[in-house]
Amino acid sequence: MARKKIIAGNWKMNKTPSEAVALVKELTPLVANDDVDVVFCVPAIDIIPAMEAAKGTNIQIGAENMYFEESGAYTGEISPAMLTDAGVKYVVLGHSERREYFAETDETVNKKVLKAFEHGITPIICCGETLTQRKQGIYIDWIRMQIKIAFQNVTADQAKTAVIAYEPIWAIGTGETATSDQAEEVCAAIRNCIKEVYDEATAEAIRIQYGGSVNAGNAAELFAKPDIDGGLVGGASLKADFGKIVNYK
Ligand SMILES: O=C(CO)COP(=O)(O)O
Repeated sequence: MARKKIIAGNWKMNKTPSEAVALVKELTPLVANDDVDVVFCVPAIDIIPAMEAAKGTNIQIGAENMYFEESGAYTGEISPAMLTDAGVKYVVLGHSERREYFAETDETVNKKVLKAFEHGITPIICCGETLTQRKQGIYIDWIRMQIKIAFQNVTADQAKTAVIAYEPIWAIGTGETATSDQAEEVCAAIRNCIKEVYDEATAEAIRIQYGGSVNAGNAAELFAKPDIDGGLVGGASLKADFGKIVNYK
């Protein structure tokens, strides 16, 4: 079964609301490609203006994070209903920067994943190892653990619609990309883990992205791999290069 590629930008903490509108407008003609799902995951305050600017285009606007409670005394957090009311369909969960700087754990990621599904939002679930873990040869075990915890109590039907982003921490923002073989090895292992937890049909349906210094020069080789269904792109999603990544063929 052919899986539709999903290429998402993760803007991180970049672009004010007015800059976000300008960037969406600049990139709109460049990212036109109906063969690929194109998602811009933007800072919370940019979601509504970016959504407005993306109206009538193939660009979908996603969020970079979400809290796992419905509402209440959680100062500074964004609820799932706030996202759905704004029209958001995708949310990045468990990015390594959130794990490192904002104390997210596999358990809180799992709570967020369950909550996103409850609200009909597709989670883009991030996993990935440090350079030390890679050198120790435990990276596959580590990622299998991250995946197994993130998917606790997620049904097979839900899992089929999920997106997983494999982002080796040593390749994020460093300009050092995993080779396409390194990326494929882990993406295939993730698919295998999903097969063990669920079944073959779920493993075949789920989409797995690679992220970590994806650019216009390496996208085609990465996305040609059988288990890599697109990318989660940081730095290069903020410039015209993103158009070349989306139109990698
Ligand atoms: O963290 C990333 C996407 O979520 C990757 O960032 P870079 O593409 O800037 O390495």
